[in-house]
Amino acid sequence: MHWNLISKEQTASPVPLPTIDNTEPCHIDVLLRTIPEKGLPNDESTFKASSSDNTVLFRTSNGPSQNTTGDTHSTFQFDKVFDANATQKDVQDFLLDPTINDVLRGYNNTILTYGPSFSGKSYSLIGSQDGGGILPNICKALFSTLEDREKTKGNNFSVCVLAFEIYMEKTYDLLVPLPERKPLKLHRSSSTMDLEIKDIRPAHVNSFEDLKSYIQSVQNPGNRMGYSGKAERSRSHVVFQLHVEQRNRRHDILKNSSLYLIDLHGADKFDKRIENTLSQDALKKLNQSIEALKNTVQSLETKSLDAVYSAKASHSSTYRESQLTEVLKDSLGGNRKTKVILTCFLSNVPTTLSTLKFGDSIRQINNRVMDNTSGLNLKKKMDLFVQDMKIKDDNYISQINILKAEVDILKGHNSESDSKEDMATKFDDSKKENTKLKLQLDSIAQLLGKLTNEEPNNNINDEVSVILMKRCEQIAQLELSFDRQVNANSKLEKELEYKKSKEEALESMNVKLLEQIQLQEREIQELLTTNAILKGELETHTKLTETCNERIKSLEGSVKELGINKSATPSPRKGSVSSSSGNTMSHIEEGSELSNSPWSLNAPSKPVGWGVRKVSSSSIATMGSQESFTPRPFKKGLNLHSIKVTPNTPKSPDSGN
Ligand SMILES: Nc1ncnc2c1ncn2[C@@H]1O[C@H](COP(=O)(O)OP(=O)(O)OP(=O)(O)O)[C@@H](O)[C@H]1O
Repeated sequence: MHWNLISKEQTASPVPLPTIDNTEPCHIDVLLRTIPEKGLPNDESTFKASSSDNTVLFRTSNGPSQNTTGDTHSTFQFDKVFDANATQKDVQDFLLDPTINDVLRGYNNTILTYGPSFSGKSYSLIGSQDGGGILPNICKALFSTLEDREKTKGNNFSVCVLAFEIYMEKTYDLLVPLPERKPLKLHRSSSTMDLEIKDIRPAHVNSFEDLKSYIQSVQNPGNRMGYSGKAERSRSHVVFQLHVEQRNRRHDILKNSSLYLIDLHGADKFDKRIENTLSQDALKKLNQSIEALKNTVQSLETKSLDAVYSAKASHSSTYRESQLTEVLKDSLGGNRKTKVILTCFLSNVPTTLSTLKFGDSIRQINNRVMDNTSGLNLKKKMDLFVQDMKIKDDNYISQINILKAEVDILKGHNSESDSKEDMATKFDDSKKENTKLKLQLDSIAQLLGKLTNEEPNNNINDEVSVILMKRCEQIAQLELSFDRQVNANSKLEKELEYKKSKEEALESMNVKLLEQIQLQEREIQELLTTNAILKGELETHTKLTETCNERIKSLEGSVKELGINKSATPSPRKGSVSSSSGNTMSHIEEGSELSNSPWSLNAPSKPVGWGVRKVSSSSIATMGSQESFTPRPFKKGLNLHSIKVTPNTPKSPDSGN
């Protein structure tokens, strides 16, 4: 049996609707939870976690940036930071409600833990059989809300659970008893790209009580492959999935969403010194999944989102490195709202730093999410489609308005660039002044030369040198301002060129957007026309059905009437009534072939006329006996005129009146 991890729409539509991209970007939320460390004072010398501004300050002598004291530091920003004093309740208060609301609105959600071994991943997510982690509490709250909505909003729901673990690059069904567990095959459907796990056994649950035993089988570490003892680190990744389907008949709405809770094993490497019972090959396989996860996150962080999430093309080799990354594909860059809980003990600098860096990278990834809502029937589907198109249209229009405003601003800038001409005139003026001054300087120099030749030590010489000095200063200043103006001019020219190219790009984008809008408007128009045609056809069919029903009723009435008349008739004379039939109704039913009548719901295209309905001669004889029992000429077929007409007897369509 195959199980699709992403639930699909159940009702197939005969008319395929055009596809539109309804996805919206949504970044991965990262939460940090530090573990309380017994006996270790939190001196905050290396890491300082602040739950007020959700940051972790990292101080070291080899850090990437330096402050004035020579100390180096860097800051990691997360969506939420819980310090070591935070309780399970604090973490769950933050996570549970938004996640449940998202699931109920039709969004797929994932909660994932990441951190070194023994840092509290399972404690936070799965909890233990004695106390609650996120898993049991979120399931409980989800069921209570679903039951509440069933009562208040009439939402029918069905929930399905499956749980599996990934151990040494193999996937095992956690809901199958340990001795019977066999590796399962993962593959992606070639058409939808949904992940499928061959032979996994999902279980349908109606209440939280039903779910409890499955939760316990996940919470029990002894129920896992590679479990080596209570004090040992986990060796497998656990994936717990709830698939929720909600149907609202009142509004003809179907919502399919899922919640994945994924508890990874430690992010630190398994090595021979500690895991001395395992072979090198086994250690390699154990380490493969976390390595692959780190690589995937790194490559997704650097790639642009659109390149990553483009339908089939998105199934890049990045995800194929390990079974874990295959399973996480939709949670990293796909249609899931993902929250990552980082856990670490701040006293261990290398593991904490690597965890923080992982958190920083994964936080850069943008998923593309959509609410998985569809209509229960074609009309509702079309309505939802038109609604979506309208929203998209509005978005395009506001985008166009923004672009238009930007173009106007740029145009304003262009008119400002008129000052460029002013600058050019100024530039020419200063050039002219410059030449004038140069001429003056030359004449002064000539005069000075003359004077020097005539009277070398004359006082005039000093005065002239002063004037000359002043002129020189003026020239230098002018040259300086000239250079400045030239620079400013070239800057302005470059700016103008850049703005012009931007304007052109904006204009072409504008044209494209307008084309898209026109196309969508045409599509909406076509859909509305189809809708109207369908409605018209539906009405015609409804009228036809009503007419048929009326005809059938009246026929039944007349048939009954005939029956009553027959029973009221004195016992027929021997020989005049067929001994084989004796029942008028059965003759008419046999002969008249109501199912082929023009009023039948399954009426053939060529209606059968009244005159061709067959009835046995014996029944006619019976009818005759109800009247005056005057012998009538035998006619082949049922002559309803020969039947005593009662108010309920239908009139033949070709009888005219
Ligand atoms: N915040 C906490 N408060 C109290 N105890 C904690 C906390 N976090 C973890 N622990 C305890 O620390 C121990 C290790 O926690 P846990 O098993 O959850 O670690 P883990 O990260 O899941 O380890 P592994 O990688 O091996 O699966 C457990 O005994 C758990 O009860």
